[in-house]
Amino acid sequence: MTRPIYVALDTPDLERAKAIAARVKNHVGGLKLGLEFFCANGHAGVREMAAYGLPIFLDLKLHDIPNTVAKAVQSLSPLKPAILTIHASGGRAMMEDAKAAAPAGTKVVAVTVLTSLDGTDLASIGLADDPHAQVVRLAGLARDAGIDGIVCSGNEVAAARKAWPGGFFVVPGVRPAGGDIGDQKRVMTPRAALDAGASILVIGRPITAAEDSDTAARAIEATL
Ligand SMILES: O=C(O)c1cc(=O)[nH]c(=O)n1[C@@H]1O[C@H](COP(=O)(O)O)[C@@H](O)[C@H]1O
Repeated sequence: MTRPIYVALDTPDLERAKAIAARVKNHVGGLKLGLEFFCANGHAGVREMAAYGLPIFLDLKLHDIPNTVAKAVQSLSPLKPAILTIHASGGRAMMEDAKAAAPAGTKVVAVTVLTSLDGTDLASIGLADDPHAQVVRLAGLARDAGIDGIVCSGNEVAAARKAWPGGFFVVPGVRPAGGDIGDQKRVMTPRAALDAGASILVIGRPITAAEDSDTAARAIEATL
């Protein structure tokens, strides 16, 4: 079976990212490289991580006018990431143009409501809907834009999948039972998130901040 865990290698330190990848590579389905890694290591760093032979999830959460996002996606195309993130709140035209610019084989997925936000945070930026309603709204927009899927928390994935049965659903904000939630606000256990309909799980600190990342990844895998 395809392993559902993508480990988030959130570090600017290429050697540290490589060390963790080497430890966990037999227990994860892919490597997620985000802004922290990419700003420090760029294309060359991504190529080094691709050498582990696992799919690369390039999580740059692009969010700008359609032309700028499409050109940025073109600039990333030589890396042929398996998955690339944009922000759904950039709007339908931005999502359409990002997909059109992406290489064949790259899944373009849109972040809906960050898992670090709750209803109070949405109200503070002028969004009256709660996270659940906002995720379902943006899932419909992403589906209509013709991209591949969305990023949402485990709390919304069942409703989003109902609205978009063929979508690809990325779920971060994943914590083993009793795990430290840190800056996340909408969290779920790995097992519950898969049961709710997640296609893949993004897990960072529960693995990367553990004393032994290999043991932590195995323990999480055993719950699935
Ligand atoms: O797009 C993402 O991956 C993402 C979206 C979101 O809403 N929340 C979220 O936490 N993420 C990413 O998922 C990872 C979560 O890391 P941990 O909280 O350490 O498990 C980080 O790399 C975040 O950038």
